[in-house]
Amino acid sequence: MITVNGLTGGYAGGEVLKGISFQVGHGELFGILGPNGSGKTTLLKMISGALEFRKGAIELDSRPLTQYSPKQLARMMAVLPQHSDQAFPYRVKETVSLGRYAHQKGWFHSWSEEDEQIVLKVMEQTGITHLQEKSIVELSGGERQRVYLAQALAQQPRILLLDEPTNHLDLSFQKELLDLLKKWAAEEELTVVSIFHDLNLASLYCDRLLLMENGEVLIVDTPAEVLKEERIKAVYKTKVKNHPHPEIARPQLLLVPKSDGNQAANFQIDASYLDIGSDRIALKTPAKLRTMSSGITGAGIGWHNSFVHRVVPMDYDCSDHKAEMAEFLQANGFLPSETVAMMTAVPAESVAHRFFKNGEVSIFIMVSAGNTHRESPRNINTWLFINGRISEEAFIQSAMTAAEAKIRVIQELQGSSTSDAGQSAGISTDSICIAATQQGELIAYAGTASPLGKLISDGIYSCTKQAILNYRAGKTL
Ligand SMILES: Nc1ncnc2c1ncn2[C@@H]1O[C@H](COP(=O)(O)OP(=O)(O)OP(=O)(O)O)[C@@H](O)[C@H]1O
Repeated sequence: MITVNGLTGGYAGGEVLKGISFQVGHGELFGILGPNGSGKTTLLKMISGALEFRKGAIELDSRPLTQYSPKQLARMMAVLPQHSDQAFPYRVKETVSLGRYAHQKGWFHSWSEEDEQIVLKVMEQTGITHLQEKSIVELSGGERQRVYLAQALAQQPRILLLDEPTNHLDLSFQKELLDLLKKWAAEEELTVVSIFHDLNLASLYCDRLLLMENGEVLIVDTPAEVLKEERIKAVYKTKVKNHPHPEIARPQLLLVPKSDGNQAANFQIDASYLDIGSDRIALKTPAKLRTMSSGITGAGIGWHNSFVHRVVPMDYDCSDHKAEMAEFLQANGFLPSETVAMMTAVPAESVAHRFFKNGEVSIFIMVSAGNTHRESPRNINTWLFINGRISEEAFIQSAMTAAEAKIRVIQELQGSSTSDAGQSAGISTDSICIAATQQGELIAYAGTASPLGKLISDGIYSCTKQAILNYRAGKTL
């Protein structure tokens, strides 16, 4: 356990740390964050005993740091500093072996089998076994970083202090190094205290984070608590957006560049953008729209500038419809990565589409209904284009509002249908795409009571009804 209490001190030029207090538990992976010059390295130097402090206390396992001899400290703690390019021209294996120094007893300690095994093991764990005979000056920055980590691990410390350990490492070694540290922390109760500049890596791997600002602790808490958009924006003076990692429950912060190259003069999506052919209906937009869809391509949340409603024969049958759709798109001049695409078996001319406007708010809707031999459609595809900047809530509310309106139509038409329309609620294979231009003032809500929601509700109702009636008319021809 590391306990830091009221730590104050710095260099001859003045105080850098001002009353820092926190604790780190056994086996914890603890991250230190903060802007350049906030005092992170100074703090790490004081914990390692390399820099004296003026006031306060540091305890390791309830014993003051100052009571440990250098050798005791070296057995307990290893440090991986921010390395400069200076390096002694030792071979890799020799450099790693230096980590065993703290465990040698007396002047004439001979190299033991245990020392050898530990050095071989840590070289393997850090992926440098194949480099062992090379001189360290011949290595790349990332390779050298791994050698120094191996040296620190060879020390078999109980506490590992790291200053930006992933500096110089490529993506896969960043992950491997942090996976390894996490494993050692969990399995061997290694306590890891590490400085990070990459907030997202810190979020992914650390149990808790300490955020520093001007030599003080701003907050010590879990990544989800520390990495709040507003806090990071205030401390780093940079706009970020918080986005949850898609696979694990950790926040990730995304930078927002001043310009993303997706600018286009204000435009309004309406029927003039539609391009209706016999085998598809397409719509291309002047800039990418933010989309939420269940299309065959472009599913989920993304940014797309092509929208394709492909008309396939009734007997269309394909074992890999995603791959086949991608081929179709490419053959027809659409980039699959930029396209939301859906499929339908109704003739292109039977889709219903219309532009709706209410004051400042406008939307364009297209609905197809069909894909079955029955009288009632079993597949309803909906495109909803919103000319405006909408919030995350409004995206979800738009989908809810659209679904409610669609069900209203289906229930209403059940009464007028001569067959078992009740079976065909048009839900299971339906697709929806909600696309917003994300231009103009923010529209926060799209529930049925909001102006946008009302427009969506009325628009989806009338287009869905029209599409189903078109479909029925086609069937009776
Ligand atoms: N050896 C030194 N002598 C005098 N002042 C120093 C020394 N090292 C650092 N400082 C000063 O102490 C302050 C904190 O520096 P420190 O290196 O701890 O910050 P940091 O948060 O690690 O920064 P970075 O993110 O840039 O690595 C800075 O203003 C720096 O100029």
